[in-house]
Amino acid sequence: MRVQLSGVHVEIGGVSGVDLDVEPGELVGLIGPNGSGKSTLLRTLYRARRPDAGTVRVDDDDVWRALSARRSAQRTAVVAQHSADGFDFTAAELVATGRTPHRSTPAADREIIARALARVGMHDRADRRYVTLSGGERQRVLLARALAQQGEVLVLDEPTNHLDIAAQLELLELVRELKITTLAALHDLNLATAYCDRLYVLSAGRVVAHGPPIDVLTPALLAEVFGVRAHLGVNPLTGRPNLTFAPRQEIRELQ
Ligand SMILES: Nc1ncnc2c1ncn2[C@@H]1O[C@H](COP(=O)(O)OP(=O)(O)OP(=O)(O)O)[C@@H](O)[C@H]1O
Repeated sequence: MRVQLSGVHVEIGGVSGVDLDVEPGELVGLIGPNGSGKSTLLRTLYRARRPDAGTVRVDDDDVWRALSARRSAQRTAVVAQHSADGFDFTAAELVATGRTPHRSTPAADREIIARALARVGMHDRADRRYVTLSGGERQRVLLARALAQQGEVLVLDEPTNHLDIAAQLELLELVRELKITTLAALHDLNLATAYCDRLYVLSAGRVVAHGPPIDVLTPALLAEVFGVRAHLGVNPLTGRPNLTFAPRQEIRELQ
């Protein structure tokens, strides 16, 4: 399914005139400083925040004008920040909430929930209370809930938060393998470069650059948007582009 945002404006959230596309099967990263509007923009796509102007389309249907909340949830699953805090569910019960938009048999649901938990390596903790899980385990359960929702569009808001480095790489590998149309807000620019097909850069609610990571994440853009000095090199382990950073006031000229 294709995602198309055009002229999206959200007053509270500061998002202004955003045009953004995600082609079917693409993994697109949304990057930008804290408070630049990433979560707000994602919320318009998973039908949690109605834009004040502009349109949000999934597979050519206007999410806010043509789809009910249920139809939208059948198409678009989300892993949002802190979205399950405060619920006293087991891991399996939480994943089961991903089945809410669907009408299937309890046996079919159980099978889908078990598969989703297995996919994220949490099948052995299905009966653990969510609140007793570590931050990384919680994040995996939230991804399992999104998988159980069986949407064709996936929205991820900082999915690697709380994950150790191995788990961060595993999660993004898994997301890539899913080949679902995905829009993900990411803070780690090297992970974004390594895993995303394309990036959109938000600054103060506006898109200031978009395209393949290597074309977008130039030292000049990083200085302008994040106020850091960046060096674009090569990861010696993978041969991929790799960014290293220094605060602007700590610049040391290398000989
Ligand atoms: N409900 C709200 N009421 C008031 N201000 C809000 C509300 N929601 C968002 N904002 C403001 O809108 C701006 C954008 O917030 P948003 O959470 O979208 O940014 P973000 O890029 O996701 O940030 P971060 O990287 O810190 O998660 C921020 O200044 C935030 O304080």
